[in-house]
Amino acid sequence: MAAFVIPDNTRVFLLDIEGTTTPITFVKDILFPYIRENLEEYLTAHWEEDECKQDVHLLKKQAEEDLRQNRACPVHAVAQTVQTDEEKAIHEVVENVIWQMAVDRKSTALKQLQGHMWRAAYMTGKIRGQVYQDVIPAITRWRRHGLKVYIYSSGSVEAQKLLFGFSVHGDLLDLFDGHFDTNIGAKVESKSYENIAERIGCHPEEIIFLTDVTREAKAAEDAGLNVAVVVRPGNMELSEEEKNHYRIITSFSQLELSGGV
Ligand SMILES: CSCCC(=O)C(=O)COP(=O)(O)O
Ligand SMILES: [Mg+2]
Repeated sequence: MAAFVIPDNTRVFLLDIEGTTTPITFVKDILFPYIRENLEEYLTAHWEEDECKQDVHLLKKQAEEDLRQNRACPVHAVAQTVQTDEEKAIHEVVENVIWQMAVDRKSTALKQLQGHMWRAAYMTGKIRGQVYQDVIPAITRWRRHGLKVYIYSSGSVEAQKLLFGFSVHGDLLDLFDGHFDTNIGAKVESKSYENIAERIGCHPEEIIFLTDVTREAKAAEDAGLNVAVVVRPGNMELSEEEKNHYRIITSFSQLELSGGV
């Protein structure tokens, strides 16, 4: 495995989750099916609670935006929730969420609801977060050398903290200096990475971003970050052009700090 020496001026690692720290199969085969299987029951049980009301409100706002943008989806359904009886309203939210998940939307509204739903599953031990075996030793080494480590995922900050806080390796939250989600901006937009650099208090070129998605890598690169694209089993195939353009790693252990560390 070829080593890649990260630039000398690097102060921060910014890490994607799905396909980077964590197998895509964990998200697709465990986390997402949990939502589909428990959605109606969850909404019925929590419908009158403030947190659930806020989640539904956010979904409704997203649906209205989708309508304005002419995105094909059952959005009119959520927009009617206030006037309809509870059962119908719940059914409409279910339809909207299932549609968003079918097209793998990364909307903040969807991700917020998912994070709230996973809470019980993690806390009861029904689900435990999966992390590739090379991740913990690498982050431990980086931190020992004074580098900061942040997460940037489309999953809500709450969902991120559940995944790492209730992982198969125990509570890993101490590995991270902070978390970002789509509240800072979409991962495919450059501005989001500028916002993150500003929030952390460093220059974009002092950050190295690790992700499996080349659209995210491009957005980060356009903002001035250094990037490495992570290839893991089951990740999307890269084109020859992408393979030539990006630094590719298959394990965090390939990332060396300058001075051969
Ligand atoms: C961390 S929550 C579960 C993953 C998820 O919902 C998601 O959308 C992952 O996106 P990522 O940006 O980490 O690829
Ligand atoms: Mg990813």
